[in-house]
Amino acid sequence: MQPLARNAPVLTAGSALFLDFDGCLVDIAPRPDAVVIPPGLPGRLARLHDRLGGAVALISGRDVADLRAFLPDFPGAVAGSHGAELSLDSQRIQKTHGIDLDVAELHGSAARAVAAHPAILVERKPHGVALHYRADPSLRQVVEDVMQQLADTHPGMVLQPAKMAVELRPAGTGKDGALDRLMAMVPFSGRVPVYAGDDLTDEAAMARAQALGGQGIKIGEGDTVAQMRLADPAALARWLDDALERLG
Ligand SMILES: O=P(O)(O)OC[C@H]1O[C@H](O[C@H]2O[C@H](CO)[C@@H](O)[C@H](O)[C@H]2O)[C@H](O)[C@@H](O)[C@@H]1O
Repeated sequence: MQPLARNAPVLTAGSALFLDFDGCLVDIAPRPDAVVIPPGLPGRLARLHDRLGGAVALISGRDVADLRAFLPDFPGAVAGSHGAELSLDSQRIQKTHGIDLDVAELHGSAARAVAAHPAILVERKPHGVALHYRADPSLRQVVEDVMQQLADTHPGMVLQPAKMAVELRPAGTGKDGALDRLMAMVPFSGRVPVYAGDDLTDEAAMARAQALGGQGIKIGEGDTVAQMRLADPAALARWLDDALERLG
């Protein structure tokens, strides 16, 4: 594919749009269950889905069920758990990796390892686990040490740093892989990918979108490979609304 012409609109009727969730569509909150869905978000996503022929997907570190619970009317595809699961509609969730994981054992081990630190939040995911230290940032080292031990004792699982959290996800998964998987499918294939995200976990997917002739959009501060930056989720919402006006 050809690279974008200078100053060409980034989002066109031929785009495929990939959106991260936390820190991108919603502001970061003290706890994962405390995020607030902006009132205009469900309608904005529905209009984008309509104007882009269905080529709008969420790609998140959260698990699919969690995302679909926050956005029950979202009509598009959802890649969750850092690409370890994929849901093309609200009925089914596919596993995309071959790691043999006893997830209940992993959750139990993680919870026991941090039981002495109630400020650490254990997020149980169907394909991994996250330990959050946002409630007490001084516990970062404890979380990093515990997660390293869990990575060492759970073959096939790899560390995934996140904002005030450390996660374990199946090796070989990732948001770039989720983007590739979706770009190979109708209605995404043949379109130009645009990926917006805020975190380190999004960088590989932004790089992939750009390598395919599309665009990465970094939300917020920090080093990035993205060729475009927007300040925060509110700025992304305005940018998407402007794009919708142009798309008609
Ligand atoms: O890929 P994303 O959609 O950006 O998800 C990344 C992780 O987001 C969540 O944790 C982060 O957001 C929380 C709510 O704002 C915040 O409290 C936490 O400190 C952040 O790390 C989510 O809980 C994780 O499962 C996602 O992987």
